[in-house]
Amino acid sequence: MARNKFDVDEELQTLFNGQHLKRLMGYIRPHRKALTITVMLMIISSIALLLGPYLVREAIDHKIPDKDVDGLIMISIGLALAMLTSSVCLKFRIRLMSSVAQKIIYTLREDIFLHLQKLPFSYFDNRPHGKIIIRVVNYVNALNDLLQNGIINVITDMFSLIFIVIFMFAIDVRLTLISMVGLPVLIVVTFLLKRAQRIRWQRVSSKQSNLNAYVHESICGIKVTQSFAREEENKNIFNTCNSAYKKSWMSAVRLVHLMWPISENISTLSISLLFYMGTSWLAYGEYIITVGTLVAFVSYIGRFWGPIMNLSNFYNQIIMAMAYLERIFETLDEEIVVKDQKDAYPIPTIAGSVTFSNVGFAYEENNPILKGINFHVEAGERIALVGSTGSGKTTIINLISRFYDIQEGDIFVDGHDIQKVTLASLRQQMGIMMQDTFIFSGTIMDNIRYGKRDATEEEIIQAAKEVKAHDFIMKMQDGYQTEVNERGSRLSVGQRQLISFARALLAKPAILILDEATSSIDTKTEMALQEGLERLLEGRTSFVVAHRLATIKNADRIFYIRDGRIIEAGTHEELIDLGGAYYKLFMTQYEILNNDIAL
Ligand SMILES: Nc1ncnc2c1ncn2[C@@H]1O[C@H](COP(=O)(O)OP(=O)(O)OP(=O)(O)O)[C@@H](O)[C@H]1O
Repeated sequence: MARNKFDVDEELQTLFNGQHLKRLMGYIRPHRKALTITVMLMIISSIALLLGPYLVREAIDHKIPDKDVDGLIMISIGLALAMLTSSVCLKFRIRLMSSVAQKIIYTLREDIFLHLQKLPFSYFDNRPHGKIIIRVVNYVNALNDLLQNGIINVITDMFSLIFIVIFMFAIDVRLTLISMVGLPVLIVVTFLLKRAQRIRWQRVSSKQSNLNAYVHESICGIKVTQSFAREEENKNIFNTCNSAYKKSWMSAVRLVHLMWPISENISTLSISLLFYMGTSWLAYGEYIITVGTLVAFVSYIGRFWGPIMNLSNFYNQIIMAMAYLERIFETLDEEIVVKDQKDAYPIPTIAGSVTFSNVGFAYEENNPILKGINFHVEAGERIALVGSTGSGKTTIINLISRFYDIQEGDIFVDGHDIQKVTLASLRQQMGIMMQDTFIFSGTIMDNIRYGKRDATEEEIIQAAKEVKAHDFIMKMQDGYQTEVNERGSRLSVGQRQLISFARALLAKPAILILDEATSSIDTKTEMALQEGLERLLEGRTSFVVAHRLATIKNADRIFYIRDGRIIEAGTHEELIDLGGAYYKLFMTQYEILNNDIAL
C-alpha cells in the first residue's frame, strides 16, 4: 500500500457503483416503516395541495357565474382544510425523516468506527490520521441532507408528478403536452453534465480530506511548530490546502449553478408557451378551453415544474453524496489483514515462552526489515533488545503481539502458532507499553483501569503503589480522580510512564513488552521506577527495548540487533567477554554512566 501525505489526493480504489447503492439501501431498509409513513404523509399533503387549483376552477367556472354563495363558502372551507392538512403532514414528515436520517448516519458511523478499531497498524501507518477522521465525521454528516430530504423528496416528488400529470391530463390533454415540451431537453442536459459533476465532487472530497489531514497534523505537531517558529510556513501550507479546497468547491458548485438556470429557463419557456397557446385558444376559440381551465393549468404547471426541478436538484445531491459514499464504503471495505483465521482457537492461559523460527518481515514489499530471526525464550525469561536506531527492535516486539503478520517463518507462544489463535486471547495475556505512552482523556483511575476493566479501586491503588506512582497521584488536585487530557498533556512524560506501568501491572500479563523511554525520569524517580519495574517484570516473560543500563544488565539475555538480524545474544557478562558489537556499544554509551552512577 502506497503511503499518502496531506498534500497528495487519495486514489479511489472503487468508484461508486450499483453495489454501493445496494449497500446504502441496506442501511435504509430497516427504516422502511417510517419511510412508508412519511411517503403516505407526503401523498396526503400533495393531494391536499393539488385540490386547491381544482377547487379554484370550480369557483371561477361554476360557483361565481351561478352566484352560489353557499357553494363558494364550502370551497373556501375546503381550501382551508386542504392547506391545514398539508402543513400538518409536512411537519410530521420533517420530524420523522430527521430522526430516520440521524439513525442511518449513526449506524453508518458506528460501522466505520468499529471497522477502524479492527484495522491493522499498517492501515494507520500509511495515511494521515486526519484523512481517516474526516470519513467518520464529515463525510458521513454530508449524507444528512440526502437522507433527511433527498430520498423522501424524490419519492414524494415522483408521486406528486404522477398525480399532477393525471390531474392535468384529466383537465386538458393538449395543454398538458405543451407543458411538458421542455422536459426532454432538461433530461439530455442533466446526463451530459453528469460526468463532469462526478469528477468535480470527487475532487472536493479529496481536497477536503487533504485540508483536514493538514489541520490534524499541525495540531499534533503544534509544539514543534512553535519551538521552531514555523508558524509562517505552516500558514502558507495551510492556505495552499485551503485554497485548493475552495477552488474545487467553487468548480463543483459552478456546475450546480449552471443546472439551476437551465431548468429555470426551460420551465419558464414552457410556461410562456402555455400562456401563449392557452390565451390564443381562449381568444380565437380554435380549441375550446374555459378561463377556469387556463387558471388551473397555470397553477398546475408551476407544480409540475417544481418537482422536476427538485428531482434535478436531487440528482446533484446524489452525485455529491456519491463522492463521499465511495470513500465511506472504501473504509468499510478495507481488509482486516491481521485477523482471526476461520478455525482460530483461544490460546489457553500461557506460561509465556516465545519462539521465533526463521522470521522474515517487511512493512513494504521488497524492503525486508527482519531477516531470519531465530530465538527461543523460556517462560519467565527477561530479554533486553539493544542495537542502533532503526535496526528492528520495535518491529520484533510488535510481531509478538501480532500487530503485523509476518511474511516468512513462524512465531510460537507456549508452542501455539500465533497465526492460529484468536487475537483477543493472545493480546489479553500480554502487556504492551509503547515508548509513546498514550493517556486517554478521563481520570487517572480510568486510565489505569484500561488494563483491566473490572478492576476494583483497591486493586488500582495497589498497582499504582507497586510501580511507585501512588505518591505523585496523591499529590495531584483530586488524587486518582484527577482529570487528565488526551495524551496526558497535564502529566510529565515520567508520570505518564508510571501510569502505564500501573496499567500493565493491573492486567497481570504473562508476557510483558516494553519499549523503554530513553530519558524522561529524574534520577530519584528512576531509582524508584526501577524498583517498580523489577516488580512488574518479576515472574514474567519480558521483552524490553532497553536504553537504561540497569534494565540491560538485569536482563537474563541481551539480543543485539543490527540490520534486522540478531547478531549477538547472551548475558551482559558473556557479551562483554565476546568483545563484539555489544561490547563496543557498552564502552561508548554506558561506560561513563557506569562509572558515574552506582547501580
Ligand atoms: N510502519 C512502518 N512502515 C514502514 N517502515 C517502518 C515502519 N516502522 C518502522 N519502519 C522501518 O523499519 C526499520 C526498523 O524500525 P524499528 O522501529 O523496528 O527500529 P528500532 O530498532 O526500534 O529503532 P529505534 O531504536 O530508533 O526505536 C526502520 O528502518 C524503519 O524505518
